[in-house]
Amino acid sequence: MIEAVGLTKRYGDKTAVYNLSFQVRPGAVTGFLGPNGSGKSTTMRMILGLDNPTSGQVTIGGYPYRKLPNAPRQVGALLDAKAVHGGRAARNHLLSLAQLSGIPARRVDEVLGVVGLQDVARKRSKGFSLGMGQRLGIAAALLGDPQVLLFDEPVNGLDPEGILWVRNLMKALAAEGRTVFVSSHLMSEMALTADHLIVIGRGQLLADMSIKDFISANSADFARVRTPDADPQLREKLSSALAEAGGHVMPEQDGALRVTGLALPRISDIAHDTDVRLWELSPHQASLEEAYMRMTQGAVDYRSTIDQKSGLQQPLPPGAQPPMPVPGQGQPGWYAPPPPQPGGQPFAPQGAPVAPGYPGAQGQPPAGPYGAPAPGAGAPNPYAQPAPAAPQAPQAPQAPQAPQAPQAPQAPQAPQGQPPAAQPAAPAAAAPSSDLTKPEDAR
Ligand SMILES: Nc1ncnc2c1ncn2[C@@H]1O[C@H](COP(=O)(O)OP(=O)(O)OP(=O)(O)O)[C@@H](O)[C@H]1O
Repeated sequence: MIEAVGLTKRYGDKTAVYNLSFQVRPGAVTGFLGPNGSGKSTTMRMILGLDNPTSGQVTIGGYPYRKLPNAPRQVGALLDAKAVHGGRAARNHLLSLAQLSGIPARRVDEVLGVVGLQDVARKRSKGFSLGMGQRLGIAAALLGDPQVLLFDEPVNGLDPEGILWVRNLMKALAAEGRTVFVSSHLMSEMALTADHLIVIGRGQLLADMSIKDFISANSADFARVRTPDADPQLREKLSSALAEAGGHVMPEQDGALRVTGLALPRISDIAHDTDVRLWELSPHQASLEEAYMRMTQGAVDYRSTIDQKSGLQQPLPPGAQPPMPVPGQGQPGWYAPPPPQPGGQPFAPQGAPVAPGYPGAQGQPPAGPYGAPAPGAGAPNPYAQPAPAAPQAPQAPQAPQAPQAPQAPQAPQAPQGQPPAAQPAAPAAAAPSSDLTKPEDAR
């Protein structure tokens, strides 16, 4: 198990991680999520003893990494797949890591096979594609058959087959009782891979819960309602009636309506009473991506100037059509509706009644910035720092904001004693379902 207690890291006056406490348990894949610059890599580096915490501590199996007996055989990590000697053949790179940790050479060939690089094992890694480099990094992490594995963006650059392979690998490792901690920005992938989530924003813990609970806590279930395509007036009529009945109505890209605040039978009755035929009435749960976007809106540091969705969605003028999906990016920005208020109904209406036909999030009270108060709330917050250089899009009035507080006095920076490598000196390794080799001298 990995356990962080009050983990804080400052680089000069920059606080990268603040008062982070969490546990990563064996037997599950734990996803580590957060916007760019939120402190994920810094946290992983501290777990692996590559950075010293300014305060607090993080242990693996009760020991700080550097005091862990035979650490490379207990912990394997992929932090930066590019941190290899490009002039070395893939096999030689792994062999050198194996020799440092007393891992047998045959294990190198095993892991090369596990990651599918056996045919290029004798090629220099500087000629590797992004995905091949990633596979080599995963091989290095698996080398020592460790019980604890950390992967920072493991699917970066992998093709769909590679992504599926990584997903199955993570699950298999966890099913063997290992501790698997994995960061990724690919929400759809995380939703399929992880059992549990730890979410941070601006270095602070935002959530530590199962994926299911995370989605429920940060979004509401909704009904999808579709009226006959050829008659937009029916859609407008139904929208008005639903809004009058207390529903919250948002148009979807394809002309359907997304409705919260009303149970499905009630929607059906209203449609019947208003003489509107329905082509679809179906229950839906928000995706992990939608719930994540809602939760982290206030903790995003870097945002495009052309991102119109700094809040949940800019309301469109009456009659205007929502933007078309962007090829290759799917439908832009349909962030989840907010979760029901405590004690409310599953489809509890949020905020003021909605204008007929359109909507939006406009006028809704902000759900708590992150659904739940961050640990240490009330303590001085070191994040009252100048805004990043990246220009900000105009914020929607209701966009949740990260909790801010006056800047805490900065402690003097702790002396650093960091090893230069981006990966632990001798990453350990493991095969997913194997009966792994016992230590012997590498040849
Ligand atoms: N060595 C360092 N010196 C100064 N600042 C640093 C250093 N390492 C990280 N930071 C800062 O700490 C913050 C957290 O960075 P970190 O790389 O941990 O974020 P991240 O969540 O991994 O981001 P991403 O998703 O973009 O990889 C950032 O503001 C970053 O600029």
